[in-house]
Amino acid sequence: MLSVVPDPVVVTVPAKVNLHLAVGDLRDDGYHELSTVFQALSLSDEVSVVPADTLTVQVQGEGAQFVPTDNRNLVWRAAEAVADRAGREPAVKISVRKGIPVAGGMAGGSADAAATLLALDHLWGLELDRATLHELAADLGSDVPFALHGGTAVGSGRGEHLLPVLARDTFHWVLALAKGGLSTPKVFAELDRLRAEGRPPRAGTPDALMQALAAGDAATLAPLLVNDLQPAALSLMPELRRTLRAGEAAGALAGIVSGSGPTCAFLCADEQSAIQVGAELAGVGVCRTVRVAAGPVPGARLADIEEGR
Ligand SMILES: C[C@](O)(CO)[C@H](O)COP(=O)(O)OP(=O)(O)OC[C@H]1O[C@@H](n2ccc(N)nc2=O)[C@H](O)[C@@H]1O
Ligand SMILES: Nc1ncnc2c1ncn2[C@@H]1O[C@H](COP(=O)(O)OP(=O)(O)OP(=O)(O)O)[C@@H](O)[C@H]1O
Repeated sequence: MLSVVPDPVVVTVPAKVNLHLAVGDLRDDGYHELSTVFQALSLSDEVSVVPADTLTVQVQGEGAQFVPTDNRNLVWRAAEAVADRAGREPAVKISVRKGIPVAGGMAGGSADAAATLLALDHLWGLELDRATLHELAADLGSDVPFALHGGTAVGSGRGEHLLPVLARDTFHWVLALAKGGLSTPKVFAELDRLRAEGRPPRAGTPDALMQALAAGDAATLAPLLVNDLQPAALSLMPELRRTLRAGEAAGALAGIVSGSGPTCAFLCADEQSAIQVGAELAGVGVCRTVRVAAGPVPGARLADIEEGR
């Protein structure tokens, strides 16, 4: 008898950068109140799911050796959450191809969790509505709802309440990937420590930044990029100061630590400039590797298998 191997469901999902990240005080639940503007970038992971006897996870690509393949992986927890909602066993093999740097402040694990929600919804024909997917996403992590959403959005609460933002045209970025990673909770804790000493300033409101986004004006946007976590990331990884200086010296309009870091994101005037800045930055040895990316791009979406492979 012929056994038919089903086609995998494949979802691609973008990385994010926080254009504005204002961190409020520590809440009783251990999270900080945030006011942030996310943008999804053209650096992506791919998650494939296929029916199997039991739940397994495999990871390949950029930094795969640092990613757990058991229930510490967010995709494992995402699969359990969808299966639980559907009243079935999470009997699937999940394959993750990483393009987003691991522990890089670009929400790679969150992206994979969002992709898994969408892939299993499709594989199992659940047709969960957006609100249900969003609720499952928020339970998995603060950045997971945005990975589903994509584009450019304002996030509040611990980052999970989203409102879309109008962004005209495409912005061009260079990403400097660092040699190591930074743990998100450690960076938040370092900010609390620095604040207890009374040092770092706090970001204001993102009103002017949203106007620059709506106008599609990179030169106006550049000086408005702000990240309250940057002093904490720099305190834990002082060498990032050199990376930031090198990107600006190479011709970027502005550089910022992405989220909890250590990836540094440089906004450039146009695509040509991004390619030049990327090439120059790669040559000066201040980071592990360099990527050129554009944003905004859509959130997690089913790959077009006919055309894509
Ligand atoms: C830094 C950002 O990437 C900015 O978008 C996010 O705030 C981090 O989101 P994430 O990685 O999805 O974080 P979660 O998995 O929800 O939380 C991990 C840990 O980060 C800290 N955390 C996270 C989000 C938040 N608003 N306040 C926090 O203090 C907490 O210690 C929490 O236990
Ligand atoms: N699917 C996954 N991909 C990457 N890391 C994962 C995944 N699942 C769990 N992890 C663990 O989570 C840690 C943080 O990884 P991740 O790449 O999500 O960091 P990040 O991009 O800094 O996150 P964020 O920007 O959301 O704070 C890793 O060190 C890894 O051990």
